[in-house]
This record gives sequence, C-alpha cells and structure tokens, in this order.
Amino acid sequence: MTQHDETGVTPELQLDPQALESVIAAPGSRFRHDYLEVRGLRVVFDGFVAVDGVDLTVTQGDLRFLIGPNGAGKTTIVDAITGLTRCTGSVQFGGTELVGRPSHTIVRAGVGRTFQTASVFDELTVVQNLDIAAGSGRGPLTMLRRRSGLPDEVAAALETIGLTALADAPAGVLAHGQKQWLEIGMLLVQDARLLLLDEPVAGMSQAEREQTGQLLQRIGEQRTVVVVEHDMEFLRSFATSVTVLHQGRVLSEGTVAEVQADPKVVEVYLGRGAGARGHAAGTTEVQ
Ligand SMILES: Nc1ncnc2c1ncn2[C@@H]1O[C@H](COP(=O)(O)OP(=O)(O)OP(=O)(O)O)[C@@H](O)[C@H]1O
Repeated sequence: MTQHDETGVTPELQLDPQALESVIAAPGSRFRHDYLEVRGLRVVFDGFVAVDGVDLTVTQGDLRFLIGPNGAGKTTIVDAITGLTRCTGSVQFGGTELVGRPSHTIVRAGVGRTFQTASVFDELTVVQNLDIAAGSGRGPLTMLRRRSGLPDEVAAALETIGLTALADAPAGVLAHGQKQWLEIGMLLVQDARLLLLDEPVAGMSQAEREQTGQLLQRIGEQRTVVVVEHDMEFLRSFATSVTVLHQGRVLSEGTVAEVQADPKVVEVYLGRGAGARGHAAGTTEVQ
C-alpha cells in the first residue's frame, strides 16, 4: 500500500532491513513473522491464466479486502494460498514457504480459511464444533462436558465470536450470521494466524454485518486477516486497505479512498472494462 504524506506526495521509503527484521522478529513483538507475502503468484487452468503474477503483502493489524469483478481471481488466490489449487510463485507466511505444500501442512503453518457457504456440523453443538476444530482428539464423553470445563482456547473463541450463551445449542439452530461466526471461531481454536475469509457477510442482515465487521477488527488486531468481499458498504466501514483485482492481476491497491479515486478502478467497475471477463457492474459498485 502506498503511504502519502499531508501533501499527497509519496515519500521515499528508507527502511533499514536489519532494523525492520529486529522489530518483526523480536520475541513477543506484535508483528513477529506473521505477515503474508505473495510474490508472482500464477494459476493456470487448462491454459487459461486465472491468476497472473499477483504480489500481495498483508501485515498483522491490517484488515485487507480483496475485491474485483466476478472472475477476477479472488477465490483462486485464496485456493492457491491454502493449497487447494496448484500454483507457481511464492507464498510465505510467518517466514514459511507454502507453495507446493499439501493443505494440511498449510493449516499447521497457521493458515485458515472459510468458504462462501459455512461448513459447520449442524447436529453438533457450538462447543462440539469448536472442540473438533481444536483437534483435541478427546473422546465422546469429554466432548459432552459442561462449559465450565472448557479449554481456555475454546472459551476464549466463544467469547470472541459472541456465542457463549449458545455454547450448548446445536449449530443447526444458529442464524446464518452466527454460523459464519462459529466458522471463524473454528479457525481461532485451530490457532490460525492468517485468516482468509471468502464473502463472510454474504446473506447477512445489516446488524449481522455490523457485528461481523467488529469481530474482524478485533481478530485483526492479533492476526492477519484477508477478506474477499463484494459488499462495498461493508468494505467502506471496515477495510483498512484494499487490493483490487482484475483479470487475474492487481489493478490497484491502497486505502478505500485511494482505490475509489483510482481511474483504473472506476473504469473496470463502471466503464468498458466491466464486461471484459465477467459482470462487474451489478455485483459490485465501487462508489
Ligand atoms: N477449477 C477451475 N477450472 C477452470 N477455470 C476455473 C476454475 N476455478 C476458477 N476458474 C476460472 O478462473 C477465473 C477466476 O475465478 P475466481 O473464482 O477466482 O474469481 P473470483 O474473483 O473469485 O469471482 P467471484 O467474485 O465470482 O467469486 C474465472 O474465470 C473462473 O471461471
């Protein structure tokens, strides 16, 4: 993301690599090694280039939104980062190279994702869903214990996602938004430090969107969060930075105000580029 001073002029970045490394790597430091660094990411499906040399850097504390017209490559990037789609280039998180690793190894490296449709076990309670995600390998009797006996990480996740009062309710009775929060909670108990969330507020009520945005802000203080989203109102309220994708490439990057003012972005959403590879107008309006 480009930083501007009060004059709007981009200052020269003069970073001392050693000083930067000492901040990033300091024990207990807020940043540790937890940042996502994607370089030259490329995904090809039967000769069709879906992702074409994407670079992306997302640090902890930055709530990054990935937007772009239908077919821009957003979900494919998330699939590539999480090992679901073959790709070339480099994806590093916490200093670990993820490209070429199987998805279970990527999960163990602290990378978690949600899908457009929540995938919780409806017949199990909220706590049982979290327990399973925590991968604790406890027996069925232990799974039935009361909340007072909850492991710290499960209790903390319940609190964070606002479902403590519904801990013993079957997940099947949860509202749509609550299921999404439960799925985010499942990533938290897995100790995902990079969360990739695919359209987390799709189908949510206005109140649920607001609560989800606040939840992501809380999570984003401690973890690296990337949100794929079409909802521009949600983006304007909660994004700290935005990457705009178009035809598999990064079209623009910056704050919400910066990308909204970028003529390339306006052109893609409202102009001739809108129909080039999908239907930008109608699904997402940038202004
Ligand atoms: N498995 C696949 N095989 C072939 N083509 C694919 C495959 N997955 C995605 N594509 C194509 O790659 C391009 C990018 O798709 P992708 O789903 O990443 O876009 P997106 O930006 O997430 O779109 P949307 O906003 O509609 O979800 C599209 O043209 C899509 O048709």
